[in-house]
Amino acid sequence: MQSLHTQETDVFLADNLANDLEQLIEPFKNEKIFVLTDKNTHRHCFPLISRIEGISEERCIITDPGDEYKNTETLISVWQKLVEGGANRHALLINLGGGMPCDLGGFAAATFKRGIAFINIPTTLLAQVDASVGGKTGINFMGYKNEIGSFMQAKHVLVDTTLLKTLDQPNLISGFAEMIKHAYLKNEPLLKRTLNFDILNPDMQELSKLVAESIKIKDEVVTADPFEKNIRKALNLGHTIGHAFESFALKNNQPVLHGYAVAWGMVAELYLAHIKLGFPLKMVEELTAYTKNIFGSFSYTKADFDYLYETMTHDKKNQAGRINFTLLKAVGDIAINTHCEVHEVHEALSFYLEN
Ligand SMILES: NC(=O)c1ccc[n+]([C@@H]2O[C@H](COP(=O)([O-])OP(=O)(O)OC[C@H]3O[C@@H](n4cnc5c(N)ncnc54)[C@H](O)[C@@H]3O)[C@@H](O)[C@H]2O)c1
Ligand SMILES: O=C(O)C(=O)C[C@@H](O)[C@H](O)[C@H](O)COP(=O)(O)O
Ligand SMILES: [Zn+2]
Repeated sequence: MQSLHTQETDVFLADNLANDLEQLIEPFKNEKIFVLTDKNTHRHCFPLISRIEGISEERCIITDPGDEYKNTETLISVWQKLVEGGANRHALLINLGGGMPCDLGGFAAATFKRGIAFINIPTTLLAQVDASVGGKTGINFMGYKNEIGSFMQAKHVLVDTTLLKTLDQPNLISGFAEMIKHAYLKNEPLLKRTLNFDILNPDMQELSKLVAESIKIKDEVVTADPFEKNIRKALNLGHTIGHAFESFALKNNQPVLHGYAVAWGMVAELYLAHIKLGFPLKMVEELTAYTKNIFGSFSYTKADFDYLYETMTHDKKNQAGRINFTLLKAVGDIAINTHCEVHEVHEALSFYLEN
């Protein structure tokens, strides 16, 4: 397996998932090992690791799939299974799934007996390039995204892009949104390559290369600022408005995939970047057309602006009663902590609606 190891994260690209995992769990051979999956990843992915010594069906913790279940009830059920299974402080939790099991399992591990080790094996594109890396763990609460959580680094992250074979197209596209976000943070050549990549008919070899580059971008930022005091806020591009869209959709019992919300949020936020910082309008229009084509459109009306804005007042980047955005002056030229007034946010929401 190839290591992308840096100071903060310990990410490996798998050559052979079962063999590589066997090596990584060697130090836990005398401890109890639990595997957290959702129902889909239990069916599609667990069989690939089920025969490894120390891993057993009886120590599987299986949740319902989807972000609606990244909540307190599911979290309690994970803690319960750990207690019932006799987990002690030296137990290991393997999160085998997308961002939902990685976030939830990471938080369960961070809090169980004040912290047990966990390994992430991300099974969605989104989790491979983003959610499994960097130590943000948590759950949604009272309608707000990741309202409860902690920073706790996985012991290791083991990425195997062959796991994506069973992933459906909407979830593949969803993960691609975070790769587009990373490309906007990096530079124009990568952005061009990413937007030109045919995610609807993906060449998996080429995608694997882009995945490795995308992980490195996230890893560099996290290593520079693991606790999001500063530059890590860059990784939140598209999320202030994107999370508000996600919460709004969840409230209306019509949940949307996280990456879709981020893509729509990036359109509105890059428009904000245009009016605040002179980000080129032509590039905002390009992303608008691209997003409409790949992700479709998010629907709301002017009557929803107050709800959306109120949700943004819960964003974790806010300080001193001000909503702070991560915006761009140009591709790769990042402006964190950019305060925007309510009328500017409304203008961005209107731009999205009208385009
Ligand atoms: N911690 C972070 O840094 C971070 C970063 C980005 C996103 N997130 C969070 O991640 C979550 C979204 O993650 P996600 O998009 O991976 O969602 P997810 O984990 O809900 O997975 C999406 C769907 O794909 C299914 N699935 C997963 N792997 C599969 C496979 N290999 N084959 C077939 N089906 C499979 C799942 O069962 C689920 O139905 C959100 O909660 C978001 O807030 C966290
Ligand atoms: O790792 C980070 O930092 C990110 O912001 C990555 C985001 O893609 C991710 O959605 C994260 O969960 C958002 O966190 P939050 O702090 O805005 O809830
Ligand atoms: Zn995200």
